[in-house]
Amino acid sequence: MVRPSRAPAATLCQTGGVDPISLIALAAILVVGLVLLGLLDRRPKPPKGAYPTTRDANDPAPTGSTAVLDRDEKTDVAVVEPVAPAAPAEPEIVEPEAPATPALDRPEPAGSRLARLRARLVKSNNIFGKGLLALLSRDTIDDDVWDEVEETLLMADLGTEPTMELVDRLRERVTVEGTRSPEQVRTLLREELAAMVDPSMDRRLAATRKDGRPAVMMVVGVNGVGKTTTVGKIARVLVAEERQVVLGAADTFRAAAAEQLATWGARVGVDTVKSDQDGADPASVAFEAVRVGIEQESDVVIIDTAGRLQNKSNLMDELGKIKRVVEKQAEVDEVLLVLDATTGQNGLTQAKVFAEVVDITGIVLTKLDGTAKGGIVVAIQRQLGVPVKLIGLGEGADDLAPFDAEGFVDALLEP
Ligand SMILES: Nc1nc2c(ncn2[C@@H]2O[C@H](COP(=O)(O)OP(=O)(O)OP(=O)(O)O)[C@@H](O)[C@H]2O)c(=O)[nH]1
Repeated sequence: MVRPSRAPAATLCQTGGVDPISLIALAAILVVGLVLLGLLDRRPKPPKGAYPTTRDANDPAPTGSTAVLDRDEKTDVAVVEPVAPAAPAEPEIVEPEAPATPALDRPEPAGSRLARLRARLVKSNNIFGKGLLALLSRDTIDDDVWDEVEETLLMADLGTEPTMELVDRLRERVTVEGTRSPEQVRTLLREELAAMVDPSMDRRLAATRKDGRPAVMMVVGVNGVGKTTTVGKIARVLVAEERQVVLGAADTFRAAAAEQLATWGARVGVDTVKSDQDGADPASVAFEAVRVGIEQESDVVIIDTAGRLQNKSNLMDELGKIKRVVEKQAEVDEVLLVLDATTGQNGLTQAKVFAEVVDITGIVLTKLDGTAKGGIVVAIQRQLGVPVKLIGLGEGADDLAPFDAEGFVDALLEP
């Protein structure tokens, strides 16, 4: 009898189906794989619209500024990201727009200033010049006329000694030269006055780098003569000459002075070193200003100082101290004494005391637009033996002119 052949189960499995053990193993691998995939999928996703991991200069700028990437993920990115970053055209962060930088002033070159300001000099001093011309144009010049000439010169603050000298010179020439036309009188006066003002004096400002460091300029004087204003105006003169300037606000006594100076500087792109502390040590502000000037390789550092009465010895000593402290780093090349021309002979007393404390190298005569006392130029130069280098002829930013002896005398004698 033939029994139907029945393949054992194992044989069936091997030949026609899958081994159950393999099936279980396969299922287990699948499960483990799926679990792993699921775990991997839980890694934090990059924020939408974030940069690719690498980017070079040729890549289009991504949406948003680098500030996005710089931020910690914990920061409120939502605030800075667009709601729907579809196309990366718009910046994601709009930085608060910096206020537009105000255009810098273009100060007037120094050379053209006296010509422009001449009218003010003529206007304020015409009594002086015209008075002299009228007197010397008289047919007869007797002793009375000479007395009047003398008086006119004294009124103009020329000073006693220079007045006597000038009258003697004029008398001599009038006697020798005889009859005079108005033109001759003018020429005579021009020559003699110019000689008194001394065109040979060196009136250049020390504003050039020397021995690899900036020139250092200090500005001194009594209260209210126009020091801070003058420092600001000098900065403009130098900027017009394309020099690099640093200002030092060593007037720490008057609260608003440092701000006032910084405003002058900012208008022409010049840095001002100042202290935030009222009453700070002026010597250390000055020292710091010079340090900054050296570091910035600037051409000149100009230091404004507080107004001080010449009879306050402690304040005058302070001035000496500022200079000494500054000189630990760099020599002070220029000490400008600012004098208010309207105070006339009073300025002479001030000048004397200041000169004893610091070596004055030049005079700035301010407010010459408001006085007929132009003769003070001669008096002050004689007194100190230092030249008037600049004259102030108004409150405008460029109303400060280099002093020029001949131009000055011409303006006094303008018809
Ligand atoms: N008319 C005229 N006014 C001037 C001139 N120079 C300066 N001033 C004015 O004088 C006043 C005093 O000027 P400041 O620069 O503040 O004087 P300061 O010497 O620094 O004053 P203190 O710091 O208090 O000692 C201001 O109103 C200036 O505008 C000038 O040449 N002509």
